[in-house]
Amino acid sequence: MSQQGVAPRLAAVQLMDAVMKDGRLLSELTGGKGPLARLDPAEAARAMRLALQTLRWMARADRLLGRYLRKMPPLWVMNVLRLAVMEICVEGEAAHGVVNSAVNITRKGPKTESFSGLVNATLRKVADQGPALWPGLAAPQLPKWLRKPLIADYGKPAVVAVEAAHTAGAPLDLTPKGAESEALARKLGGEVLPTGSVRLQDAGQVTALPGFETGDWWVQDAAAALPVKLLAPQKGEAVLDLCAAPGGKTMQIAATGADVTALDLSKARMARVEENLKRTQLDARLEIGDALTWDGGPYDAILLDAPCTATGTIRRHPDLPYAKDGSDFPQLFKLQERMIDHALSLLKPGGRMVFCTCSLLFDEGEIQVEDALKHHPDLHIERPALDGIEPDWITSEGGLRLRPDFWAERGGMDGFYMAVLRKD
Ligand SMILES: C[S@@+](CC[C@H](N)C(=O)[O-])C[C@H]1O[C@@H](n2cnc3c(N)ncnc32)[C@H](O)[C@@H]1O
Repeated sequence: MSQQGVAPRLAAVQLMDAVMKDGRLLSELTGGKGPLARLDPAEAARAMRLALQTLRWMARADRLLGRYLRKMPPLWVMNVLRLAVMEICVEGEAAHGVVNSAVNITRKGPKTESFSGLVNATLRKVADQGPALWPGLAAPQLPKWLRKPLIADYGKPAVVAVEAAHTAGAPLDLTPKGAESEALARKLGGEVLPTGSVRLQDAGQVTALPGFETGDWWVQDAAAALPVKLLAPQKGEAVLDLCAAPGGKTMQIAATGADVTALDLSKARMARVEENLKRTQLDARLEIGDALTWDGGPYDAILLDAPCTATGTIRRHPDLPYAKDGSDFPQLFKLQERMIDHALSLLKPGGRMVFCTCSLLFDEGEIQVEDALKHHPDLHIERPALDGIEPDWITSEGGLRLRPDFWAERGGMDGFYMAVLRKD
């Protein structure tokens, strides 16, 4: 086995270790001194892809390994085995190279050299029996701490469908700067979705796609493109985009000709909004500040894309259920409630606000909006009316609930909740 094959696999195991041991998200481990730092760009991309795929299939890999392991080895060894199972059973890699590489990486782990015999013996069994057993093993499931509240919200069959969507991964969705979805789809060999986003199934490197440099489009999941469509900003209106970074929705608002103020707490993330606006040649007033104390306005329309658990994005970020344990979620729910209350005070009478989160939890969607309606008698909800949405995506209180298993045959969508709130 050449060192070339080992380096990305070693980095993939290091990435998984950082997620599971240190609670780091893969998105935080892409540059600087992380496991990818010493790899060339192609190797780094391979390491990240291997880590993502292994995390997607981890629950099923553990089922298979459970047949051969009498007790759980250290995390490093377990991650070496999981990666090898994924490569053999999902990607159909030749077992010989995978097993040699796994033994090699076991020797490089923290005090795990003595496990190299176990890894070798286990993976020989996986190579012999794994591919035949694999399809019959139980499907990957979310960890219990997240599965339980989701089952309470949606019921078990829906959660099983969501889990299947998580394993399938996600295609690439683009939002065109103008209204030219059809032309963009033709140019890039994509499909126009019913809600107007352009979907590419095998996109390759995003920055190499035609129109990236010239800012003709930006990457934005089909579900994430809907809150601004619901807000429907008009040319010249004063619009506040609270929690704006990295700016996908700011660009959508700016493209309508509205007078946008984009606010975010994070200076570093705001730099990305600035870059994005520059690339797409769009304008917005950028403010670094706290959505809880901002006192500008009043505004005709406000978008509140609140910080949330991001549990709607697990098909793109399968590390999330393993990096988190839900203990910090209640404080996010509280923050969202306070943000809604403050944002409403910045709205003109008759103005509208779209509240949205990329979360699957009712606590960050339906329940927040029901509570806001209770606490603010001068507020009412407007039922969403948008091209391409299905009637049963509309919830009883009048919001829009999107799930990763919707449009499954087209490649799904991120989980999202959004609602239009109008001040009387
Ligand atoms: C869901 S993301 C926003 C995504 C963005 N709207 C987009 O479409 O690209 C949430 C954002 O909230 C910001 N944030 C968190 N707490 C905040 C606060 N107290 N005030 C303003 N922004 C905050 C985070 O920095 C993060 O960029």
